[in-house]
Amino acid sequence: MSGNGEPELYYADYLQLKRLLGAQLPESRRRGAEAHDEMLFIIVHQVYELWFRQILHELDAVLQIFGGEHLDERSLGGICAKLERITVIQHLLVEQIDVLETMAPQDFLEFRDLLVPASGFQSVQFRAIEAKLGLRGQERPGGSGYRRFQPEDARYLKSLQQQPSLFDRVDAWLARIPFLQDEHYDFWACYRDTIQEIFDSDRRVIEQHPQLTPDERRQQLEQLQRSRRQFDCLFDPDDFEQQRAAGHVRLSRLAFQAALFIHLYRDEPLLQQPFRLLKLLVEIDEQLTAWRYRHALMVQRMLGSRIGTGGSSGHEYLRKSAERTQIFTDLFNLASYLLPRSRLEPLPPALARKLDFHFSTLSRG
Ligand code: HEM
Ligand SMILES: N[C@@H](CC(=O)c1ccccc1NC=O)C(=O)O
Repeated sequence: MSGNGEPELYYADYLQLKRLLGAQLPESRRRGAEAHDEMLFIIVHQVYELWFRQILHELDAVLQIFGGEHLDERSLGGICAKLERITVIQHLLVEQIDVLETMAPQDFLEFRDLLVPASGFQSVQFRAIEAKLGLRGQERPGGSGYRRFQPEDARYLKSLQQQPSLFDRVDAWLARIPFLQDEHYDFWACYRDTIQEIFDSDRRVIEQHPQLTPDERRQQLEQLQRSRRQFDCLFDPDDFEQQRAAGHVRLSRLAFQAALFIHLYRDEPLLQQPFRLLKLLVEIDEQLTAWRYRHALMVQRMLGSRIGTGGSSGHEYLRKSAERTQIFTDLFNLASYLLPRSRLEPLPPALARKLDFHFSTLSRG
């Protein structure tokens, strides 16, 4: 007994080890001829599901903070800490594929047929992570495919589609960010002027370059014109909405502008944390894609061109899915719109002061 009359906590009880370690039940054993590697197969999957659980725990906390009334710098720090934890777990998830690849394809065949029609397709937690991040289902080749789930799971996953995702929350937060415009400053107008100057000077370089043949010059000018049109779409609200409707951009225009502002002026103290947040979202998305490609390669190695137990074409389906399931594509693509620091218009002093940390300007007296 402990001092307060409660029974002493015991390691195995605290961690529910009886239940946890009693939960590896190879299908091949049940059918009378145990395949040695099925234990590894089960444990690797269970470990994945445990880490998925932790990722969802972090994502739910982040979504809850984002859903609150007010998002100050302090909560932004908490959000970043949780997202960073997710990225560290994701690195493990990618690495963990190595463990499963110690199973020879032939040894997998010992028990594979017993698994039909079950498949990773049916991982509810994996789909929940995707949905909470902002994947809407139709991106996956062949559609969202909820028909493979038991009715209760399908209902749960469909209900997630109705709730605001991290993508939606970040879009709304970015669109609300102040600083981009006041009576003395218009970020968008400044940015546009700088871009025009850069295009004009690039055009002069091409026109006057002594080593270009007329053909090369024409090709380069055409290329420049194409990039210019890409930028024009950013400046024209109707054009931007058209791009959005066609699915080429997902962020709202205001959010896109704010994300660009944060990237360009990320050295300003108050923008450092928002920059970190955007970087972490890209990292999470990149790690998810890295996992999908690694999983697809493992599948090719294990199955060659066989179809999956879940009924898909196997590794081909998975590669296509890896190409189509990026969520924060607009944040990746921001790189096309960045400027070198040397070309960046300095912020007006009043705005720079607003974006400064105050403790650095306060003396202890
Ligand atoms: C020998 C190892 C594995 C093989 C051969 C394999 C094979 C496959 C195949 C063929 C699919 C496509 C669906 C189907 O037709 O069955 C699939 C989907 C999936 N697998 Fe695996 N898998 C393996 C291990 C894992 C592991 C360890 C996980 C971790 C949880 C996992 C998670 C998933 C997920 C989440 C999907 C759905 C992906 C999507 O629809 O985008 N798989 N797997
Ligand atoms: N889909 C795999 C089988 C498989 O890997 C699997 C089967 C049941 C539960 C989880 C699985 N893992 C990932 O898809 C196959 O076609 O061989």
